[in-house]
Amino acid sequence: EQDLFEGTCDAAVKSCQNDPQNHDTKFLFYDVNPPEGFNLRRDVYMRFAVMMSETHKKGKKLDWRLVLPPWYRLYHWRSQRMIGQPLPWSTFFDVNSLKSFAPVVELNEILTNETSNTLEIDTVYVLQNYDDPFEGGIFADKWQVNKDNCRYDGDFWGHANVKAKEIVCVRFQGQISRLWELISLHPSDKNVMFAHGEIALHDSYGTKNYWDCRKSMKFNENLVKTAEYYIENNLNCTEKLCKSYMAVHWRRQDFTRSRHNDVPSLHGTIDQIDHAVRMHLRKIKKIFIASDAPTSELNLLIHELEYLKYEVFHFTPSKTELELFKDGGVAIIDQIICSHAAYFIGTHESTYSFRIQEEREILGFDSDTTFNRLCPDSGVCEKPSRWTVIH
Ligand SMILES: C[C@@H]1O[C@H](OP(=O)(O)OP(=O)(O)OC[C@H]2O[C@@H](n3cnc4c(=O)[nH]c(N)nc43)[C@H](O)[C@@H]2O)[C@@H](O)[C@H](O)[C@@H]1O
Repeated sequence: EQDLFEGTCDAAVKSCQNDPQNHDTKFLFYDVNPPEGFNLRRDVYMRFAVMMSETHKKGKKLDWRLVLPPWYRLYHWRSQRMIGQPLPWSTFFDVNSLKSFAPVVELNEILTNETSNTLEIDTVYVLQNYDDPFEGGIFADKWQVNKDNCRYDGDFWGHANVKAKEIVCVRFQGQISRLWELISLHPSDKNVMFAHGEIALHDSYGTKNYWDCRKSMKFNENLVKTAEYYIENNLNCTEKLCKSYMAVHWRRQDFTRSRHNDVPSLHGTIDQIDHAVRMHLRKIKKIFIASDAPTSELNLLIHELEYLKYEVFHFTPSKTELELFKDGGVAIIDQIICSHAAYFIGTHESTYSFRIQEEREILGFDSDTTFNRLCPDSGVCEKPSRWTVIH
């Protein structure tokens, strides 16, 4: 395998060859709180990838590789949640592009190298929140081993042949690079894992390195091609920045139940889409809707918008496309289509919308066309925070 890390490693250091078979190589695994969705998991990946890249850049810990945790039975993947197999990252991302930023490997790259096909993790650190994050009125970075009721609540990403030798629970609060302190508790460990990786915070949120990492998260080529084909043939655009359509991410399902104060009703949504077109996009008639709404609710929205003389588009995969791309890939195709639209309106505090906003920043759209949200019918509505790209 090509060593994409040549530039940051001392060539004399043998373990820098990014070779999973090298016996000096150590592996860092992680897992995320089981109910969390795909797009929060992407953010957790970035925390670990930035941590790895920054230590590599400093010429430290060159023998460590970050193992990409397979995607398995995500809560929101309705069509194959129960029957799903663990999926490698290459299903959704361009893994070579990820490797150009940080020393990552797929789990199956390691498993195929194990003769017994069983993998033993030396220590699984189960991260836990502190009961009171603001003890004494301040939020301080800290950690502490916790021996009470310690257990791992995950399933090793659906891989029955992965086992743990030791489980250690740790109350943890603060920046992710402090996980190296935990790793140094057992210096001879070769395979170390962090469960509940989402508890550790970004080292450098919003910095250039953060954005370099974000840019390296290119999607699988087939997903990109499918989205581009759809845009060209349905939305009449072959450019990077399309002028022909507006896109809306209409997050429903659990959001209409648990966040009903932040999201609009069906009629509130229609009014806001119509208002946005009248205000900003007078010549536009095409509207693309990305949504997790049940078909009946989505059809009502489409019907009502068509009544207002809009041409409404929604990506519906064929049976073959769904089998090939899975729910996760279809959701990415929707995101790509939203990323290229002349104007985007997202759903408040949905990480799915956040990832579209980042993509649009990377593509170079004017931020005014990106940081817009659907407001609740009450009209009480702050504009989304602007996380603008740093090149
Ligand atoms: C309240 C929280 O919300 C968080 O969701 P939120 O940030 O929107 O975003 P995600 O973490 O990605 O989870 C939502 C999932 O629902 C599907 N989904 C949502 N919108 C669309 C869409 O427009 N098109 C398609 N095809 N699929 C969509 C998709 O599988 C996506 O990963 C959850 O991660 C947490 O578990 C929790 O439920």
